[in-house]
Amino acid sequence: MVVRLLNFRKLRTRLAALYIALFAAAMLGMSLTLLAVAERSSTDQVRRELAASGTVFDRLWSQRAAQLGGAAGLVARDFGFRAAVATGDKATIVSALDNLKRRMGVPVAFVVGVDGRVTGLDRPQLAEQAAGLWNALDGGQMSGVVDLGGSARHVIAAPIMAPQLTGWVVFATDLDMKEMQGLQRLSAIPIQAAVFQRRADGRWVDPSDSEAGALSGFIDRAVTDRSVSDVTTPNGTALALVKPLPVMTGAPQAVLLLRYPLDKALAGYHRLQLAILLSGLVGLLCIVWATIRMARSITRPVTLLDAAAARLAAGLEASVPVEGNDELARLADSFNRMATDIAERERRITHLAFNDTLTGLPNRAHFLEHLEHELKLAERNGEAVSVMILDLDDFKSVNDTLGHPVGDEVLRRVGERVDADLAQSFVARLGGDEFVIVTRQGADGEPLERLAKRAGEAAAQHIQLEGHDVTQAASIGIAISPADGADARSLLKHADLALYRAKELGRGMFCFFEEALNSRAQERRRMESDLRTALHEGQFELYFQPLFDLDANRVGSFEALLRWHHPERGMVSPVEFIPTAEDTGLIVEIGAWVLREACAQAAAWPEHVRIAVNVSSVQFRRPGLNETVLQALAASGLEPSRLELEITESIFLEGLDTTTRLLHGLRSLGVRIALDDFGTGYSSLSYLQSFPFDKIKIDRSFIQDLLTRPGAVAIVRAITDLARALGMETTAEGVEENDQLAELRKHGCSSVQGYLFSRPIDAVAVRDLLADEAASSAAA
Ligand SMILES: Nc1nc2c(ncn2[C@@H]2O[C@@H]3COP(=O)(O)O[C@H]4[C@@H](O)[C@H](n5cnc6c(=O)[nH]c(N)nc65)O[C@@H]4COP(=O)(O)O[C@H]3[C@H]2O)c(=O)[nH]1
Repeated sequence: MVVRLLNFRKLRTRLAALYIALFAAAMLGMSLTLLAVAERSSTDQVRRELAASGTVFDRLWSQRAAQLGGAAGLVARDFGFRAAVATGDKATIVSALDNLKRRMGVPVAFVVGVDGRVTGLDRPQLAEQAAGLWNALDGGQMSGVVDLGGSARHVIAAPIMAPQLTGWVVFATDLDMKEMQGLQRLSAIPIQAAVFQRRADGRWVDPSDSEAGALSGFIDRAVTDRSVSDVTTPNGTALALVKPLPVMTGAPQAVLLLRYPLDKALAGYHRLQLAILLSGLVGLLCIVWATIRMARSITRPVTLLDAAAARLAAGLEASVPVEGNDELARLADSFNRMATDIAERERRITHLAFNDTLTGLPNRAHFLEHLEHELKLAERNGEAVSVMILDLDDFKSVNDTLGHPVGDEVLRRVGERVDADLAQSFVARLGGDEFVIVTRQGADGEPLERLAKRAGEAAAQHIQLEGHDVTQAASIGIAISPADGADARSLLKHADLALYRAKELGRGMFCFFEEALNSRAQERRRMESDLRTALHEGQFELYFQPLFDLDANRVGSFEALLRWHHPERGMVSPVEFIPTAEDTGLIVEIGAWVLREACAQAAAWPEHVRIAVNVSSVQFRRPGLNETVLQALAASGLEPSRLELEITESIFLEGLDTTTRLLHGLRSLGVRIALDDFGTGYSSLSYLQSFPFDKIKIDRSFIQDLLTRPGAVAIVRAITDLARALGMETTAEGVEENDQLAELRKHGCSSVQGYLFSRPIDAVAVRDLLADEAASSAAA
C-alpha cells in the first residue's frame, strides 16, 4: 500500500509530493517564525517581569527597612528603655528587646552602646560581629547587610538619644531561605531570590544555595551591568537579575540574585509552542489530505487517458469520459476520436490482411488460420476436414487473349459462385487462379465427390463478359485430415499433389490425394537432385537424328536430342526428365549446355549441314536466351544461319505479342526458327500468321496414321500447302515406312525425319554418316 502510494512514476504522486513539500515547507517556516517570535516575546515578557520584580524587591526591601527602622526608633525613644540603657539596666533592656523581637518577628536584637559595648544579645557567639557594627553606626549608617553568625542578615538600627546619643538599638533579620521565600511570595512571578556575599577570596557565596558555585562567575559579571541576562547552572538555564544590596562599613559586599528558571518562565511559551506544533501538524495532515485529493482530481483525466492508451496499445477498445470543456476535456475528446479512427483503420487493415482484395474472399493467411482452427475442433470431435484446391484450367489464355481486367472479373465471378454454391464450406483464394475450399466432414456431411463436382460446376459456369463468352473449367485436388495429414501444411501440400495429378489427367478433373502421389513427388525431387549432379558431372550427351532433304536428296540437318547416362538407371529418356527439368527451371542450364555442345559439334560438319536444337518454353520465358545463343555461336564459330531453334506452340501461351517479340529478337541474331510438333496441343493457324517461321515440323502422330486414318493425308497436304504459301519449309517427323515417305514426297514435304533413315546417333556416328555420304556423292 505504502509502495503504491509512493510510486513516484505516477504523476499524481509526484504532484501530491511536490505540493505537500511546498505546503509543509511553508507551514514549517511559518511555525518556526511563530515559535521564534513567541519565544522572543515570551522571553522579553519574562525579562520585563523580572526587572519589575527587581523593582518590587527594592520597594519591599525599603519598606521592611522602614518598618524595622520605625520599630527600632519607637523603642529607642521609649523613656524607660532609654533610662535602662543609660543606667545599664540589662534586665529591662533584654525584656524590652525580647518584647520587640516577638512583636516584629526578628530573630536578633541588641543594643550597641556609644562605647561599642553590646547589650541584650541573647546569642553570645554573635557578640564580636555585633560589636563590629559600631564603626558603621557611628558613621551614621543605620541599615545594611552584614555577616552575622556566618550568614547574611539585614541590619536596621535606630539611635538612642537620652538626650545625648547613648547607643543604638539594632535589629537583624535573617536573609535566609525562609526570608527569601517570604519575599518570593510577594512577587507576581515565581522567582527564586537569594542573597550572596562576597568572600575575601572574591567568590560570591550563599550557603543555602546549592548552585552557588556555578553562579559566582555570573554574579561577578552581572553586578556591574545590572540587566537581566541568562545564566546556566546544572539545574538548567534561568533568567537572572543581580541587585547590589547596601552594606555596612566593614561588611562584605552583598547582592540580591533574582532568578527565574527558563523552564518555568517559558512554561506558557511551551504551551503555545505545543499548540503551534499541534495546529501545524493538523494543518499539515489537512494539506496532505487536500493535496492528495486535489492531485487525484487533477490527474484523474490523465490517469484515465493513460489507462485508455494502454488498452489501445494492447489492441483493446478504449475511450475516456469527456468532462467539462477545458484542455483535458478536449484532449479526451481527441483521444476518443483517435481511438475510433485507429479501430476503424485496424478493422480495415485486418480485413486487408485476411481477405483477398480482388474477390473479397479470405486470403491464404486467413485460410491457414481457419484450417488450423478447424483441425483442432475436428480432432476433438473425432471428425475429418477436407481441403480442396481448385485451380482454373488454362486461365492464362483468358488473361492473354481477353486481357487482365477480364481475367480479374472471371476470378471474381468464379470466387463468388463457388462461395455461394458451397455455403457450408469455407472458401478462400490462395492466389492467382487458385481457390481453396475447407469443409468439416461430419457423419451426415455431403459426400466429397459430390462436393468436388459441385465446386467444379460452380467454377465452370458460363460467364459473359464484355461481349466474350468464357467457360472456365477447373481442376481440383483433395486431401482429407487426418488420413492425408494432421496439420494445415501437409494437408495443403497433399491437396496440391492431388491437383497436380488432376491436371495431368486433363481439364475439369478432380483427384483425391493418395500416397502414390507422394512417392511421385519424391521421385521428382530425387530426379531434380540427380539432374543437378548430371549437369556438374557431365552425364549428359547429345545424340543427333538426321533430317533428310528430299529436294537435295541428302542429309540437310541433324536434330540434337539429349541423352542422360544415369550412373544407376542407365540411359534415361528425355521424355522422362525434361518435364522435371522444366518444372524446376533446371532446363535453362541444361538447355544452355545443349546449345553450346550442339553448336560445337555442328561447327565440324560440312557447311550445308545445319543443326536443330529444341528450346523449351521455360527457356523462352526466362531472360537471357539471346545471350546464350550468341555465346554458343561465338564459342563454336558456327554460322548463325546453320543453327535452327525448334520451338513448340506452348510458347504462345505467354502471350502472342511477347512471343513474337522474342522470336524476332532471336531471328535478328541470324538463326532459323522452326515450329515443332505442329498439329498437336494448342495448334492455331493464326500462330503461322504471327511469325514467319523458317520451317514447320509436322507432328509424328499425323505421319504414323498417314496411311491408315482417313483425312490424315488431307491434313498433311493442307499443312504443306499452307507452309509453301507462307514460304516455309516442312519436315515430317517419325517417318518409319517407305510408303509414308512416298506419300510425303508426293505432297511436297521439304524434308523427312524418322527411323526409316536413322535413329538418333552419337557424334562419332554422325561423322561416319557424313563421311559416307560425302564419299557416295563424290563417287556419283
Ligand atoms: N517412334 C518414333 N520416334 C521417333 C522417330 N524418329 C524420331 N523419333 C523420336 O522423336 C523425338 C523427336 O524429338 P522431339 O519431337 O523434339 O521430342 C523431343 C524433345 O521434345 C525432347 N528433347 C530431346 N532433347 C531435347 C533437348 O535437348 N532440349 C529440349 N528442350 N527438349 C529435348 O524430348 C523429346 C523426345 O526425344 P527423344 O526421346 O529423343 O525422341 C525423339 C526421337 O527419338 C520415329 O521414326 N519413330
